[in-house]
Order: sequence, then structure tokens, then C-alpha cells
Amino acid sequence: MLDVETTAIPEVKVIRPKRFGDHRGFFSEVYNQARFREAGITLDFVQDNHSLSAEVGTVRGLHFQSPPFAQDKLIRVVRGAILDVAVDIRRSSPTYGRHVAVELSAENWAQMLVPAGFAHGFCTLTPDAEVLYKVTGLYAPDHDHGLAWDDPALGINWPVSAEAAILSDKDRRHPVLADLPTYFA
Ligand SMILES: Cc1cn([C@H]2C[C@H](O)[C@@H](COP(=O)(O)OP(=O)(O)O[C@H]3O[C@H](C)C(=O)[C@H](O)[C@H]3O)O2)c(=O)[nH]c1=O
Repeated sequence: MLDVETTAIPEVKVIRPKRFGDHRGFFSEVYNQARFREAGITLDFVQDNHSLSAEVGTVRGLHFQSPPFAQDKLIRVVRGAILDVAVDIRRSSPTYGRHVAVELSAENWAQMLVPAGFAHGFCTLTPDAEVLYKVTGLYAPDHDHGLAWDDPALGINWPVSAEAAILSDKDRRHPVLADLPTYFA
């Protein structure tokens, strides 16, 4: 049975695959569609992503793709550690504007399931953090949008200051929640 934990926002889940260790190392089934379906999670992933962030305090996000190219994401860390964050941007949601923040690491082997309708991002907690994630929608740059990671209205307790964060130019320019168009009703 899949080890699935709900979070403060029920649609955002933490999944902990088993890791079978022995004298050689370990083996882990990191995704099994049948186990997900048994747990009531029916997603068809179509793309795998892999990013490496060299420095501690690298922030990627907060990103999302708008319909009809919205993506559910299953995120895991294979080297180092990140603080992974999902923000509810569904206007009619009772948890609109609220977030979940979970540490994912090669050590804790935890995964975060971020549904479509959420902005997603992370801050690295170690050098050389490698993040792998599966998504249910192909990359659609014209529908790729962002939310300001450091918007005070989100109340995210990032482990890096705005001055010290390492960001892409794009991630310095996203709107705050109050100025975000409605992408998800
Ligand atoms: C997302 C993506 C990007 N790219 C290309 C576009 C750029 O030339 C280059 C870097 O893209 P970007 O700066 O958007 O990469 P991240 O900042 O890591 O973006 C990701 O970071 C946060 C954490 C997310 O949740 C998203 O999956 C994704 O937006 O890869 C592709 O070719 N395919 C893709 O699916």
C-alpha cells in the first residue's frame, strides 16, 4: 500500500515510497501507477523533469502552467535537500492563497504531489540539489506563469532572504498574489 500523508491543504500530499536497503545500497519503486490508483490518485504523467541547483539558497518558482496546459507534479529529491512549496491559486478554493511547505531530501526520500491549480517552487537547502519531477502536462511556454516567491501575503517562511536568494531573471519579475490574473476559477 502507498504511504500517503495529507497536508494542511488536502489536495497536496506527501508520499513516502519504500526503500529496500541491503549491503549493496538500496532499491526503491519511486512511482507505480497501480499503487497510486489504489490510493485514489489517478494521474497520467507525460514528462519527466530534472534540475540541478549548485548553490544553497537557489529559489526556483513559484511556477504553474495555466489551462489547458495545467500540470500536476510529483516532486522528489535524489541529491541534497530542498524546501518544497505549493501555493493554492484556485480562486474559489477555501484555501486560496494558503501554502504547504515540506522538506524533501535524498535522505528522507519523501515526494510531494502538487495538483494543477497550485503554484510550485522550492529553495535549496544544500549545494548541488537535484530535483526530479513528473508532470501530467507537456511544457507550454506560452502558458507558463509565475507568482512572486517572496510575496509577504503568502507568509512563506523561506530559509533564504530576498537579498541572498539566487534566482533567474524571470523569477524576479512575477506578480504578487493580489495582482495575479485568475487562471484557476
Ligand atoms: C519547465 C521547463 C523548462 N524548459 C526549458 C526552458 C528554459 O530554457 C530552461 C529553464 O527553464 P526554467 O528557468 O523555467 O526552469 P525552472 O526555473 O527550473 O522552472 C521549473 O521550476 C519550478 C520548480 C517548477 O515547478 C516548474 O516545473 C518549472 O517552471 O528549460 C523546458 O524545456 N521544459 C520545461 O518543462
